[in-house]
Amino acid sequence: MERTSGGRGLAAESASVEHEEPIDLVSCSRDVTDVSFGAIVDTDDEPRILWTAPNGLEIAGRGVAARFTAAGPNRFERIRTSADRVFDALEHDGPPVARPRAFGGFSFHDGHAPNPPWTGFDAASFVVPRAFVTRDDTGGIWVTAVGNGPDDAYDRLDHWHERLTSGPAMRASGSGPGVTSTRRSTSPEEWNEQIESALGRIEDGRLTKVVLAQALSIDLESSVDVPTMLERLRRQYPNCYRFLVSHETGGTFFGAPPEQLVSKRDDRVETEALAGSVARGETPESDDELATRMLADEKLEREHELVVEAIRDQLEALACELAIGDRRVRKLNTIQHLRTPLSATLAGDHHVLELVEALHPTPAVGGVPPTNAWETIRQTEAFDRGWYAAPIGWFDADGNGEFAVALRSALAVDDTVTLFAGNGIVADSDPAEEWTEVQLKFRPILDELKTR
Ligand SMILES: C=C(O[C@@H]1C=C(C(=O)O)C=C[C@H]1O)C(=O)O
Repeated sequence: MERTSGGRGLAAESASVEHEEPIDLVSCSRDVTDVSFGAIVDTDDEPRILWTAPNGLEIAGRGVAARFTAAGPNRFERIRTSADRVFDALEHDGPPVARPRAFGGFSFHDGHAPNPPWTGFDAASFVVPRAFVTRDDTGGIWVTAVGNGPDDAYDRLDHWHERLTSGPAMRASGSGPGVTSTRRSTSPEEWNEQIESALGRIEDGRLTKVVLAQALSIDLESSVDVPTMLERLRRQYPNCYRFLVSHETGGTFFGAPPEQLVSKRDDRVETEALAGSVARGETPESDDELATRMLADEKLEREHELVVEAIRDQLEALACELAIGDRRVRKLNTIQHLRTPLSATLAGDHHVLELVEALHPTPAVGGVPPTNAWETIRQTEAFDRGWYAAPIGWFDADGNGEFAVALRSALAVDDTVTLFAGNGIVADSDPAEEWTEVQLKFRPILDELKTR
């Protein structure tokens, strides 16, 4: 597998695992009828995580029972090794759905270092929260606490059970904090130059596709309440993932991505190619017309098929059976995409992080060939991708898990939120059209930041 992304060697190879002694953790769960998901993530004095998948699994947690961090190209494997040690010694008293999982993500580039604005965001970082709430796809809800030994675990469970069931349920209320000023990483003129330069590389054969992105920094009238905003995004983007990751130091990374990187349960793997975009139409007729045109567009088909082929090639190496579904249109509130589902049965025993490593970055966010695309991205973009467009999600003791691609995402630090969005560039791409599509991808979060 080719692994020579951004600035290899810039960040020292390292891995660390942190937990309070003794290492043997115990977790216990209690079912509840109603609970405030917001109450567990309503203050930022401790690390917080929030994860909602379109299939219904929803988890919000805080605190650190164990933390795994790693840097460098081998960070996927290092995280797995550190986590295995902790999970092997963990005992869970409760239903499997409420079991402890490790939540977190990876940087886009291998050479990432946690410099501002990405302070606190290592090249790979996962936490097993001290306390969390789980809602499954049938609506069952559990509170789980993780302690150092059974007494500590049950004390923590009593505390959180009491605290979470006595508060009001979270409402998707209010409006955005209001925008005072905005700054772009890339002006329209700079964007045109970047795209022309990428098209030059495509013409001379160094590249077939590259995804170039921009950042948009927004100063707010007041700080943003991210959990409440994610609750509002649930209404606007019900079929998207929603996530939040924050550390003690640094900002809060959050988003509502439409794209699954991979889900793995035992030997079953699901993923998708999501690439190729057009706007939504003003009327149902113009909307359908745009979708029909997108399905028939040869440039978009090429751009999309590169993603399908790359995913297929990576999965084939690990699977005994692979199915590629039909290409369809995926409609979101502000944009529509081409989507092809892929599923596979694994040939052997593989951890979900092996799949994440194999797939990231797909050409939906990187390019073809991967090394030249990585290099082009690093040489071209005027901002640090950090965790944007990288794997975000969870894994468990059995190596099962689910990851989204951290798109339609933003990093909140104090009263500033930086949004990220990009688009695939292939031969014949038009800089002005690409600019317009990128602006549509800022909209999910941008719309929520404005007061209405
Ligand atoms: C890069 C982004 O989106 C990706 C690129 C797409 C495209 O080039 O058409 C479409 C969906 C995503 O895979 C983004 O949202 O920032």
